[in-house]
Amino acid sequence: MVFDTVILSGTIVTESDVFDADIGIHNGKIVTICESGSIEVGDAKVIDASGLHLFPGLVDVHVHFNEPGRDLWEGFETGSKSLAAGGVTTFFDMPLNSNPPTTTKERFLEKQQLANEKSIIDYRLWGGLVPDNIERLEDLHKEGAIGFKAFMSECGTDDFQHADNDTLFKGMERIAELESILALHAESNEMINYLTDKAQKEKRLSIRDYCNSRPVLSELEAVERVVRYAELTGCKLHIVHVSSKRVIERIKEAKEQGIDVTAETCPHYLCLSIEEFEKIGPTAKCAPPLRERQEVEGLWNSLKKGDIDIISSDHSPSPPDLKAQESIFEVWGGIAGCQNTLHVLLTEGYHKRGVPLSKIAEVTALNPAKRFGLFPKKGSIRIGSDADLTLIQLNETFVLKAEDLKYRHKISPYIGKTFIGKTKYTLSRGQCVFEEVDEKTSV
Ligand SMILES: NC(=O)NC(NC(N)=O)C(=O)[O-]
Ligand SMILES: [Zn+2]
Ligand SMILES: [Zn+2]
Repeated sequence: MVFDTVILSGTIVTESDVFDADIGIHNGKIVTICESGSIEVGDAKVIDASGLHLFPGLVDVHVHFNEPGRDLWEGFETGSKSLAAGGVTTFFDMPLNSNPPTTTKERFLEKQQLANEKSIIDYRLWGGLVPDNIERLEDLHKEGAIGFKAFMSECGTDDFQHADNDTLFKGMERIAELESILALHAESNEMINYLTDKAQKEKRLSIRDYCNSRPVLSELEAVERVVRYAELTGCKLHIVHVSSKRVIERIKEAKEQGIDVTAETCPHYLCLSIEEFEKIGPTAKCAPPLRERQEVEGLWNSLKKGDIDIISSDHSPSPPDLKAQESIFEVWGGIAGCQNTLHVLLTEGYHKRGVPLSKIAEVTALNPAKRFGLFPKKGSIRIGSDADLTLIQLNETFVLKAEDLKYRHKISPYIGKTFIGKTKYTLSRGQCVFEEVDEKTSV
């Protein structure tokens, strides 16, 4: 067999197994997986993976790259390079924060063209569900939207309206007809608006006050409502950035009742608590907010039990000035973290809490690929799949420095954090999209 690239003597991580093997790649696909030392190298490019673990390229279903319109916040080029540096080979870009948002076919096509020109890895685009575009959903679906995204609460910009109950219900009916899926930012607008106003009027403006203004109960109430709508409409749901085990358990209950719903959480909810938020400051502001330490541990328990389907980054950066507002309530809500998803999971999950490597591959690659119809092309290391791979030195420690980040703005709550598990190479359809520069040899 002829190969373009061979990866020798690595340890392969799949959703079900960890084993040593050689891999042969041809035309961007994995064409051979065989016993280490048995592959015919021929003229192929060789990557020596001895001592390295090969994970399936991550599928990050939740990033905001903000192009067009707010490309000074991020952009497809810097965003996709950051992902490649973190082992992500496919991303789904959210319809909001780009301006205009992706709520019509024309805007979808415009964004697609930009992503095509600039992204160094594979991607798909979400369409938006907003109060005035139910008639547009079919066009977006036909153009290839991976699904639709709606906010149940205000999203922090004026150009993407949150979905009131009427929009949500009618939108879900339509999305069910299209056999697509709705991703939801599930927080109760009424609860958080009330609590936010009250805190601000009473001049309770600390980081903890901000967190208390968006309680777990507001997530629970929103999820409760929307799973009922799903029961009635038959719409498939994906609940994004769940911050608490209580919410995960409510979603699990809905699954047991036959509702087609999946739960996503993000590395920051598994790594940072309110105490860290207080130390780090506005960089760590997000919505729903970071929670108490016991909630962090609760999510790890949910993950170990198999109750969390997907881990994605919710990378939502902003320029520094929007993170430097006087009141925490005014600061941009969104964490820049997409370069470090796997690093967080390996450090906090595998090394500190004994989470199996296969579980990490499952929630970062297999499950997202399956949920959104990309499997078996994406999501797993197997013969016939795209050669989307990331090679990791599992025991190498590094401290994240601002200059390591490939984001437009070198801002992240993880700067200064010690990670165990370092990315050496990332391949997207067989092409090297990231290779670690050896600090000792570079000048
Ligand atoms: N406008 C945003 O990007 N918001 C995002 N912000 C967060 N999560 O703090 C989100 O996904 O909700
Ligand atoms: Zn959100
Ligand atoms: Zn988001």
